[in-house]
Amino acid sequence: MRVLLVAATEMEIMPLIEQGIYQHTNVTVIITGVGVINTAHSLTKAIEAQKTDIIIQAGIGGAFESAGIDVGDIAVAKSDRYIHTGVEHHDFRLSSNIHGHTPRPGEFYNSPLPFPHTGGYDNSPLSFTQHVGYPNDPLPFDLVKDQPESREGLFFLDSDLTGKSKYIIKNNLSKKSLRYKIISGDFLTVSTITATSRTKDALIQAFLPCMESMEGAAAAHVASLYNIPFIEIRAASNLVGIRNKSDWNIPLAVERVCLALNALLP
Ligand SMILES: O=C(O)c1cccc(C(=O)CC[C@H]2O[C@@H](n3cnc4c(=O)[nH]cnc43)[C@H](O)[C@@H]2O)c1
Repeated sequence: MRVLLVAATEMEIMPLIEQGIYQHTNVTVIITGVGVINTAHSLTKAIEAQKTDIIIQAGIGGAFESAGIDVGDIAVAKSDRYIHTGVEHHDFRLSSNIHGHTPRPGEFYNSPLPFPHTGGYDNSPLSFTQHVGYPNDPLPFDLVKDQPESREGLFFLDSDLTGKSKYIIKNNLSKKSLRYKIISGDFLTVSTITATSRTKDALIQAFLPCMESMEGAAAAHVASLYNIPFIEIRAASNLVGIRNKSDWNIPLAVERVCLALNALLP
């Protein structure tokens, strides 16, 4: 079986590189660079150049604490999604408490203005709702033919593969005395790293995610276009939210994701 192992940076799989992963005959390693375009470009080139039976994307990511995971924990993706795909809602709407509008998940409500609103709708003292963009309405066309979920930038990963991968990693790592958690869940792909509580909360409300990265949905998208089985595994280097670098632990996340890969690779 020919495995394409994909990581955004060498740093993220350095322990495997030092072990000689590049010499492994069944595994081709691609370092794509950070972000969706770099990932799509490198992955497409590699798939066009050689027979690929399975793609494994691995790396570090930001964990959503609300999913019950912490720095150093491992997550296997059930799905990955470009958060910005779709059709935007109107910027401002009248708030529900006045007009009975039921908020959609992800709609963000500003506090009422501290003064009566005059002009505009009906001259009453109003508060406004502001939508921060999640979730959008679906696009009116598929990004991947016959995959209606791709209209929302969403890619489902093979549940059998995800389940088996989690099981193998968990079994293998149980032999080591590590304090860590492994879960499977829904991943998000961003181009702007989330760095405020407001955006984090809106993402949680809209998508109930467990992990955020800058590449996952792009790899899932390309794998889906080529109909190649795809697994995504990340270990958390940080919690999503206010960016405090002293709380990050990239070395721990790299060590953990490489332990997971060692368990999985043939
Ligand atoms: O700010 C720095 O100095 C710095 C140093 C090393 C790495 C970074 C990153 O931001 C890593 C981006 C890289 O890792 C993934 N990643 C990790 N955490 C997150 C996150 O909270 N949100 C999105 N992506 C994250 C991502 O896939 C990139 O490949 C910064």
